[in-house]
Amino acid sequence: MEDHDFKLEKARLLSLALEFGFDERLAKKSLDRLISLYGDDGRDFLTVEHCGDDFLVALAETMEDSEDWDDDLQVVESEACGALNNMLDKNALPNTRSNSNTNVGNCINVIDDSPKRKKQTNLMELDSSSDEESLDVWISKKKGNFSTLSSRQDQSSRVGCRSSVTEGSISGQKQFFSTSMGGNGTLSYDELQALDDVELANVVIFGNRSFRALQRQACKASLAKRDCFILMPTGGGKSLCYQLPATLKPGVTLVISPLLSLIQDQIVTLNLKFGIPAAFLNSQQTASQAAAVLHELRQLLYVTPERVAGNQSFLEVLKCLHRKGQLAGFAVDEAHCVRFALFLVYTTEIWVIIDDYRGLGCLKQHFPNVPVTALTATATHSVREDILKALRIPNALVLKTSFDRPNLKYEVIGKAKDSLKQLGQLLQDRFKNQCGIVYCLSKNECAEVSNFLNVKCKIKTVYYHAGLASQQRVTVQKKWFDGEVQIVCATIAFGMGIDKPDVRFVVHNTMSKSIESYYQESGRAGRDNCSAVCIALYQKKDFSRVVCMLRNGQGCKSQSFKTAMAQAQKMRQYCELKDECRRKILLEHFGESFDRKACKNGSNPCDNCLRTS
Ligand SMILES: Nc1ncnc2c1ncn2[C@@H]1O[C@H](COP(=O)(O)OP(=O)(O)OP(=O)(O)O)[C@@H](O)[C@H]1O
Ligand SMILES: [Mg+2]
Repeated sequence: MEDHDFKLEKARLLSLALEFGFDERLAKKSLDRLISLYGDDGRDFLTVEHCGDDFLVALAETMEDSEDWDDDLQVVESEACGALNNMLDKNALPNTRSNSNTNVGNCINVIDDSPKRKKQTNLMELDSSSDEESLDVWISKKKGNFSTLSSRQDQSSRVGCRSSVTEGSISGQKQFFSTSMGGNGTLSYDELQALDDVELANVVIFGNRSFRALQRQACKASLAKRDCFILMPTGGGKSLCYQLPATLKPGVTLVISPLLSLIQDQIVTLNLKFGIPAAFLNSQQTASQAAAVLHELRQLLYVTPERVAGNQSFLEVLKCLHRKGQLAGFAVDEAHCVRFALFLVYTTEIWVIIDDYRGLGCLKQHFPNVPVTALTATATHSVREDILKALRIPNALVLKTSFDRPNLKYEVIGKAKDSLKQLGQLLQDRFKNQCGIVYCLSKNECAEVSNFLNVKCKIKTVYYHAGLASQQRVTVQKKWFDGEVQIVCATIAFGMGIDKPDVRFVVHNTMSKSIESYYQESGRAGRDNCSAVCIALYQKKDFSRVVCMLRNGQGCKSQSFKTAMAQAQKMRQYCELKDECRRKILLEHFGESFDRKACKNGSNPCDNCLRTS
């Protein structure tokens, strides 16, 4: 290599380092060290393929590991397991109503609609004072086939929620609908009568006034026993697509979900909010706990994938259910896990889960006639192909909505010198008394940002990361959910399965590590479909922090580090967009073509569209 080229190449590498936000002095030092490693004149280093990557990795290594990335899902997972087991002990006590010949290892009796139970659940008995029709009777007259609704209401009264349902009078019904629709209005008797089974269940059981895009089609397809592949954005309402049919079909729907923390959230919502009997099984449960779960008929049974893939005894249980006509369907939630991890899942444990997801093809193999519903918020074409293949549902009906969240306004703000003060000002000026999340990259950053906002800006916040004691984490979540504190400064450990509808803003104090992560994290805003703002605060320097943390998480030589770097670079490009529409870039990342006019002319244009319109 000529002197001239050598100098040029060195300059290129240095500018690469600067572009990635590394300190210039450190970069020079690190480059000199690397060059000196390669023989007398060091020129060999510069001719090595991908020497730029190696240089960045080496540079990242020279920086101090002062930051502690909140990657520890295992803590959160084991606690979710404990909480679920607790619920199980309280709620799934041996079922005295079922036959006593239940035997998990052999065959189980899951039929739980004995006349005795029905009699117990008749809501008429609860309201002898009313001479008007009870909701139950009214519905059964209308449809003659709504026993599942009765059992839901039985469950409802059993867990002590929605007592208004038990009033059993027309006025009681109205009160119930009004409550369940969250104040969105009531439906008249005539309107209710015009609904079909699926619509009625949506209103009565789930308290929704109407369906969102494609939910109705998904429910109908599932009831018609079709395999389905459902692609909807985060917060789009995927759960309903398998939960609603599960309440209308005889038997149990098996739901495979990758993480206990997600399962926990679902079980709590189903049992306590909707009164739908749901339980879970995972590999950490003892045989007697599992037996207790299987003993009690549930409409929805959640399992982690390792429970299914390659687990012969569980397959036998499923076969037994199937023989009895009690296996209603399979739902594979977060189906993209077939392909890769979305939730920063680099720990060995989670990779195992992903392997297990790949093994879920056994379901279709053993039960070709039982419908499979796969659901994901990751929409690229190749992920879709992988999922259909791995689950062996090549002819599944694909239902895909746009991944656009028109109610979200995307913005990037360059960080000022005093970025914490800038953040405080932003929150005070634009989000006073509003509920939101400030995402931070590390545990330290969380605490630091929260303390600064509390002390210096007099903005009440709490912080949350996986390093907190479990009780503390529960307290923080509760305070935030109850509105006692409106802002939580959190790492990505906060948010999994979070379904708070009125989050008005998500601010990233440091850039996300990929577009996928950003879409997920920012997508926690505006789940009520009302306007919300997603702001990324950005400075070049933050990119080098992300690189360092990726290197810590994955080992710098691995292929996955290089992939992660490429993903982080895409995120950086998003942050550095000058004029292009941010919404368009996000959607195109998921393989969706998007006309930026829709952003410009929409009610929540991104910052670039707002500026250039
Ligand atoms: N038809 C509807 N009408 C009103 N609210 C709905 C409707 N369908 C779903 N929701 C609500 O939307 C929120 C998000 O739903 P859900 O959790 O199913 O989203 P998701 O698509 O599974 O999102 P994620 O990808 O984050 O898991 C929930 O609060 C749910 O109750
Ligand atoms: Mg979901």
